[in-house]
Amino acid sequence: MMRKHSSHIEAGSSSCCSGTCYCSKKVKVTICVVIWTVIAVIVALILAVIIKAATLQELFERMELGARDDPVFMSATEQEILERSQRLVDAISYRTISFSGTNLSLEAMTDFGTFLERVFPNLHDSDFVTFTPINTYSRLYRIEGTEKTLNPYLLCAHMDVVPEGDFDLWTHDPFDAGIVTESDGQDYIFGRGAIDDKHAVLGIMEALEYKVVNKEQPKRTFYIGFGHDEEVSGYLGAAEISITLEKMLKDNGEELDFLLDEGMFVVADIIPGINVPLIYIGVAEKGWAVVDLDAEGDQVHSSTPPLESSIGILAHGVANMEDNKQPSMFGKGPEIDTLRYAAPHATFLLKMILGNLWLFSGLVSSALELSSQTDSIQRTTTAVTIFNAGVKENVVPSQAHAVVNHRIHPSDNLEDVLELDRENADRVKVTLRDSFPPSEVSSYSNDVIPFQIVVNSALEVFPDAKPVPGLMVANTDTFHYKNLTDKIYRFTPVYNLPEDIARFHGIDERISVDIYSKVVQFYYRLMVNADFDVKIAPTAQVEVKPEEVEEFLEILEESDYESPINNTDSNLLPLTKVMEESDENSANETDSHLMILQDIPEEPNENPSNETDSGLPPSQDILEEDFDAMPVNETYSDMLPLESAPKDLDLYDLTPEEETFSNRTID
Ligand SMILES: CCCCCCCC/C=C\CCCCCCCC(=O)N[C@@H](CCCCN)C(=O)O
Repeated sequence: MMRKHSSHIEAGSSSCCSGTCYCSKKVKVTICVVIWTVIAVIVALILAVIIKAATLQELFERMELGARDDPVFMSATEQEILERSQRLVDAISYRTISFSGTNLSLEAMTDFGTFLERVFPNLHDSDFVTFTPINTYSRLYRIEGTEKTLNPYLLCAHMDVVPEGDFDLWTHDPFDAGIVTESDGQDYIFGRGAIDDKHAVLGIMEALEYKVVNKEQPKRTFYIGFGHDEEVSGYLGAAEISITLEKMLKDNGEELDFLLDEGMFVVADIIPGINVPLIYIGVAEKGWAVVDLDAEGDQVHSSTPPLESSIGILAHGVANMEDNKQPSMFGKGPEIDTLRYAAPHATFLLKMILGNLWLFSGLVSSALELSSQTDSIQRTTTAVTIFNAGVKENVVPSQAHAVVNHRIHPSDNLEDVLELDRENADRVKVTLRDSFPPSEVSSYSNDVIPFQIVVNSALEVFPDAKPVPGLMVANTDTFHYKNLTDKIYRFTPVYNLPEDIARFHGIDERISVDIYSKVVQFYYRLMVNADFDVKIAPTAQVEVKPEEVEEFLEILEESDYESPINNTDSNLLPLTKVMEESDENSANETDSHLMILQDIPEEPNENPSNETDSGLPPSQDILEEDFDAMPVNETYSDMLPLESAPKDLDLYDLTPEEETFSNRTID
């Protein structure tokens, strides 16, 4: 009876209860309503998905940082491009290999330093460039800007390289290949370090040398840090540079605005359906863990092998680790924005998927898993890098040892990673040897000027590519600089297809002459774009003559005011420092103004200054805006930041003399 009844319902429901049916009218209506509701929901979903895909907006909005449509580049005749390429070839010939933390190629590193000084003589001789050797081999440069109120930034790269690996697999000598024309007709600079990371070292030096030769002293002070042991964690290089730099910044009353290091790159054809190259900026970096795996068994004659040898136990554990990967964190880190930023440039089908991640995130996560490269952005990775056991072919060894290297996703944590390791390798001793956590995510919203500076510079050399923020899946020296700024970006404009990514630490590392030329221009444009600053409304600034500065300083000295120069918490350029510098510069004064603080509104109407990353709109916008809306503690402004000035300087509680002084308008 039941079977008969249900078959009638099925028959009826196929035409929505039309025709003969044993169920009551009420049931029929209910079934109809349910079916039509389901259909309506599905149609609405499909429509929503299509509409979302059709109306996807670019998430990156480019801010004008000056001559956007007509950027001025370094001159680059064929001869100049060739000479620059040849200098990179020469740089690669120095075997500055880091084998381990205790086995660095220090003699080669010394020679490499001498080489840099020889081929870039002007910058090393410049009045506005100061070079400080760090721990003998690493290098820190300070490039003095003409304007003191802009906070400096740091460009990083590293001079060491990993060993070439299997020499015989290289098509050309990894340290002596020169420029090679490949079958695609392009000229390539071959060798270890070509994209990791001597292209960046040389690119930065070329751009700076050019600026020095052409007397283009930057407005904004910046630093350059070249580490000599990045490939083995940077504890002798970047860590020491960071300590010295922190002191220099403090002595100069500066705060580091942002830093740019090696990292991600321009990548094409990595996601089927996205047919534009992506300028992939690393806004966060994975953590790192090294885990020792040890298995034990009986040491016996190989003619009577044990049921399970130490090698077998370890092999099972390792195989389990590879089979049961660490879980996907898709949607919990910057990878989601990589895809959201890329989505408007996808085919329509992919737009429907990427534009509706609320519905398709499981599908996307599974698709990312299909390639180890894309998979690396969504989970903690597990790489078995060392496996050792046995000494003789007829002795079953008692010990087997392996090493696993994890790169930890920002939303994962070490305890969970190790717990899964122990589950996977349950009969193996799992010991954590070394680790550091994932980085914070640096801000990349459209109003963050440092992010705009990096992206604009990249767009100027790769105008057809589209910027996306994302996760740096490997590690850099930036770990050592994390206390100096929260705006850390990891990128060099090397153009990579998926097959090229394997050249990092792999075989046949190379960079084309054409792309290397773009690398050089990128750093040059970055130095120009970083000089972008917001001009403040003329009514907000008053010039002060040196003698009046003296007078003001005397008044301050007589009062119980304490200099903020030694106040490490203040991100102000100390007022006294500005004054001293103004004094020094007054002879050839062009732009140096002192600001009278009470001319700046005490209570701005809308003060976005609590958002630490809020950047100012471009200068022309500021000039047009009601000045009341100016943020007060904005470091891009020419004005003296006010963040703690009223509190520290008591300027809102002036003595009569101070009042007289500060009310004067001096022309
Ligand atoms: C949707 C876009 C997906 C993009 C996927 C990109 C996959 C990228 C794959 C490889 C990236 C190679 C990055 C090369 C970085 C070179 C720096 C480096 O090797 N650093 C060392 C530092 C070692 C420090 C030890 N603590 C490293 O990470 O091993």
